Amino acid sequence: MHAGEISNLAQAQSLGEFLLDQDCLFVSGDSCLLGQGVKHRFKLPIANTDYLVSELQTQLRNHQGENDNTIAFGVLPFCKYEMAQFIIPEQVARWDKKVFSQWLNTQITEGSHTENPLKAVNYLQDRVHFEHTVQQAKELFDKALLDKIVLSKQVELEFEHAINRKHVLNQLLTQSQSGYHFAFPTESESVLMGVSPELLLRKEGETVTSNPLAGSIPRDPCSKVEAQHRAALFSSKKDRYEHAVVIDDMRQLLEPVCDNLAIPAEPSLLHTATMWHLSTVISGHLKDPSTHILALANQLHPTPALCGKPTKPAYQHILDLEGHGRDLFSGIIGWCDQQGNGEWVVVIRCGELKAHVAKLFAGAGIVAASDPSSEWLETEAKLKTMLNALSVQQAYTQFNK
Ligand SMILES: C=C(O[C@H]1C=CC=C(C(=O)O)[C@@H]1O)C(=O)O
Repeated sequence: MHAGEISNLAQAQSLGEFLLDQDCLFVSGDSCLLGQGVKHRFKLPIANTDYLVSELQTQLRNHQGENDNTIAFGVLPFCKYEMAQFIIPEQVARWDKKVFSQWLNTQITEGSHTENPLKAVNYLQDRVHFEHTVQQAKELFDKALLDKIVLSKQVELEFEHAINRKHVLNQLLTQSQSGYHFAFPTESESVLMGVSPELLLRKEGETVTSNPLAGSIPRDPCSKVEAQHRAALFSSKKDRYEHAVVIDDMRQLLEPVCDNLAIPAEPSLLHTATMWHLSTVISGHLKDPSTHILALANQLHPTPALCGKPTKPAYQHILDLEGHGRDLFSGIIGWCDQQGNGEWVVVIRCGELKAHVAKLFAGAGIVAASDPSSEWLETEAKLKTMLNALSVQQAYTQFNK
């Protein structure tokens, strides 16, 4: 399926450098898919899934390489009326993740990541705004108009000097051992970069796998407190409900297209470098193995882990309450090949990095039992993935004092 397997540094070094303004990266488990160079960049509407899939297939056919190993990397926005961005790279290879990290490391020259002070922090939705929207959402639950809604904030960090984006990616790979790291050069000359913990869908031949997360608590450096956090999350009725809403929605969509859909009766716990989540691994055998991954992923997206339940009214209330478009944040990012296989994760724990500005995103699932202040703190904890990678966690806290 892929042009090559890069398993040692000598092989890697013959491939030049990782160029963030044109290369695409998607990491999964111990390996990563790296697309180098842009053979073709295009956009597609996502409102009609059949159209999306058939146009994507046409583009892949039209830009096919020598083998049948052509793949497209892409990112679908949160909003169904906006356009997805795709890149078919000049060259694609599957890399050993460790080798990729070593290769990236060799490209970060000593002294190139000296201090880069934070000049300004600008909230698109500040604490007062966010907590007020949670309160407003609670009134919608009271009127039985919604079961769940995901409310988010965006924050822009302005830096004194240009951000060393390669260094930030390197930090993400070092600081977060698990999760799906990604980097995608957007059409607006920014790089969308992060490490998502949440697999929306993987398709390998006849098998599909998903790992929805919902229900969260921050990690703690003290092992005693950490154990209390885990136990509290696992037994929290509020978080269990938040999680169940997502699982029910996914079951409804996947059951008709799968034989033997396996969904554990209760969630397990999954951790990232900064958070604990309730997690459920779902797997199924496709009734029609030729089903394209995006035919399913675009129907699942946005799940109630990013939007709410029922989906349409939740979506409408998000637009009204947040007051800013999410663009690519809380969309989905991944890749697919000509056979319709691929892997797509949700666009969270990430940032859009421009020369001097990093725009970050964090959201939280809100249900009737939510407390506005705790939900705000949850979004602050979720920002840490990127704040740590940008080395500004402390400076950011100072700004908020
Ligand atoms: C919206 C985010 O997280 C989602 C994914 C996992 C857990 C979530 C939660 O517990 O609220 C959110 O649904 C985010 O990280 O910005």
